Amino acid sequence: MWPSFARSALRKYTGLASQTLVRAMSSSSGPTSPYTTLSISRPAEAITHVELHRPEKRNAMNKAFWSEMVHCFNEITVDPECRVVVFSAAGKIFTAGIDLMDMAGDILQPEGDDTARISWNLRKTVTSYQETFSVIEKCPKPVVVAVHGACVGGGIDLITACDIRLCTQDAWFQVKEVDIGLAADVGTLQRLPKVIGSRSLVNELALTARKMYADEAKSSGLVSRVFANKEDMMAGALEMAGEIADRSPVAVQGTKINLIYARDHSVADGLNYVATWNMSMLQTQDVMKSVQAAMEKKSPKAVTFSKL
Ligand SMILES: CC/C=C\C=C\CC(=O)SCCNC(=O)CCNC(=O)[C@H](O)C(C)(C)COP(=O)(O)OP(=O)(O)OC[C@H]1O[C@@H](n2cnc3c(N)ncnc32)[C@H](O)[C@@H]1OP(=O)(O)O
Repeated sequence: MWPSFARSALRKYTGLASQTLVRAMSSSSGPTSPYTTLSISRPAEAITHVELHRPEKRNAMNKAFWSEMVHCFNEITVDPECRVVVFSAAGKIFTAGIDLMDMAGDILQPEGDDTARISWNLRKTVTSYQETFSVIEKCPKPVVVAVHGACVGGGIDLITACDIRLCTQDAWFQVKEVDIGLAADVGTLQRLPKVIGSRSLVNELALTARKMYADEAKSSGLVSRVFANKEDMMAGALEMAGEIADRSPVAVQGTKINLIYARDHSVADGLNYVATWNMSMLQTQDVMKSVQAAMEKKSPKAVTFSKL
């Protein structure tokens, strides 16, 4: 049975019977065409659910995955019906990271006639894999990621590109790359230090590949909430996504873009950027609508915002 807050959230956002949505949010039967590793659904208005879907291989990231993610998030970026994304995984765990069988050729036997060409091709491979997770950050719609079980290697690259991280009590996280002889190169070493306050802890995790469990993930700031089980977590993720989806998409998307800009620049540069941003965006009708609703003590849900 779903907790009462989840049932009320589900009713609130869709008006449908909660059981219908429970089914929509739980693991789907398989990947959604044209994808072979991702299942895409719309559990509630304005919310897109992206689910990793290779459970029999523990959602290991094969060649198809690396390109499907880029296609998927580019679609979401331009989809006016989507205001927020919930990202989760089917099966026993979140992900086992890179597919060690499928990817070995690209990495261990790169093509090229000489050292320069081999190196150049390898560089292109790494930068294209980087894009697989950078598209999450470039997408202006906030992404709430919900992790259960193991989140290994490439999984850390993925979740650190997301905006809000949730996990279950049984979740564990592992920056595994040193164990397979490489320096992580698709985002973890760049983003994890911006997520976790302690540089020492980041260094420890990345240099030793030790597992970090849910409680430490919460206390270190890697995740903002821990749930007893996956069902509760998905309900919590959907409720949070609904809160975001209720608000002005101009405000929400501008907030994501400016938070990421501020993370990567000085305070002065960030202030300059947001001033230029808002010299246009403050002119949106959404400000007047939102202020009026607030004055009338109505919830943002009561306001109809134009699509963006
Ligand atoms: C340019 C480079 C870009 C990115 C680089 C990223 C680096 C990394 O991601 S490093 C991390 C690599 N991953 C691993 O080392 C994890 C390996 N897997 C495991 O340790 C375990 O599978 C587990 C995650 C702890 C889960 O254990 P369990 O639930 O007991 O499942 P298994 O029985 O081990 O596996 C079931 C099934 O899945 C296959 N599989 C699991 N992990 C991978 C993987 N990483 N690659 C390919 N296949 C994987 C496993 O072989 C089993 O398949 P069967 O066909 O059933 O034998």
